Amino acid sequence: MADIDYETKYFFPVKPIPRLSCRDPEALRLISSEKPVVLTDAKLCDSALKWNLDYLAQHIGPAKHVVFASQCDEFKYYDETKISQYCPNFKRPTQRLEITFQEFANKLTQWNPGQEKLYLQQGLNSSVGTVIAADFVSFNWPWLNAQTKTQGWGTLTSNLLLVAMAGNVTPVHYDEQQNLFCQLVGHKRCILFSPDHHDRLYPHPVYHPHDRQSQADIFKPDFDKFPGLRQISAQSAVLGPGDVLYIPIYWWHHISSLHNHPYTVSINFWYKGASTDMVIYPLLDRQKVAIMRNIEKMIMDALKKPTEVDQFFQSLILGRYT
Ligand SMILES: CCC[C@@H](CC(=O)O)C(=O)C(=O)O
Ligand SMILES: [Zn+2]
Repeated sequence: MADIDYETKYFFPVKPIPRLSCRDPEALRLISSEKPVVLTDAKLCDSALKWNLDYLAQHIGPAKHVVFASQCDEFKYYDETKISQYCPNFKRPTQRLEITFQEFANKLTQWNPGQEKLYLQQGLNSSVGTVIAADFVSFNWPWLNAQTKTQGWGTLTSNLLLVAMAGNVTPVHYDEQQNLFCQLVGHKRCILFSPDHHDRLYPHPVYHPHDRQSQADIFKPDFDKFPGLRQISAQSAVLGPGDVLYIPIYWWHHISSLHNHPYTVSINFWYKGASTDMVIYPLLDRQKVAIMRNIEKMIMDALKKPTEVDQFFQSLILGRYT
């Protein structure tokens, strides 16, 4: 299909993420060097290509599912556990609901413009019905297990089932896990930025509920507040059914559901990164981000006050490390 993505105007340079066969040595080289690639023929979740709204409502079972509601198209993640300690006045950008899949499907089919947008984001667990479980068992685990073993990744921590309404946006953020992202129904536009964008995408502080999320909006850039935005550059791809995008650990990503279908269905595979990282100099950009996170956590444990951090670091480096 025509890559819808290039009809979008960006203020920053964008290159296409390579689309390769999972048997192409170049694809494996990109994964080994922790660079994004779209695998077009992994057949990772072919048994789930039929997971449309009716099928899921019919077979996923009566358990409650996590659904976020938003007054706009954005669904910016926040860590509930970080609100009480340092940000008691934090305004949640979305409301977290727990409803059955059928209730969710009914809301989607009866949705009218002006009503709140919804995004189902549920970790697949043993509550799914036997039909869904059978589809899950039929995933291409032999290929997946061989791949993750070759790459030395850690355990599979979760599979998130994602059912988004057309237009839903997950704003720019990074995760601390390797991610094989499978598109099942509809199309998603994915914009990725390498981990060395830490000082150009301005993540919220680690103690903040929006830890790992960018403070900036790449579609409404505030260059005065975030001048580093002028130096960002991205790779992007539009994913369709059957595509598998490798989102490397610590890579920033912005993901949105396109309007060529009323909703999208995706499933991700989050893996812990390789356990023993050989410390080879120069450090990898993601290693520097991990070190920065640890320093932030230590400083906040010591100072307890976010307002003292800036002065602390100024005193530490100004005039001494130039
Ligand atoms: C809860 C976020 C899911 C996903 C983004 C999206 O598909 O909207 C993502 O960021 C990831 O898989 O890491
Ligand atoms: Zn993510």
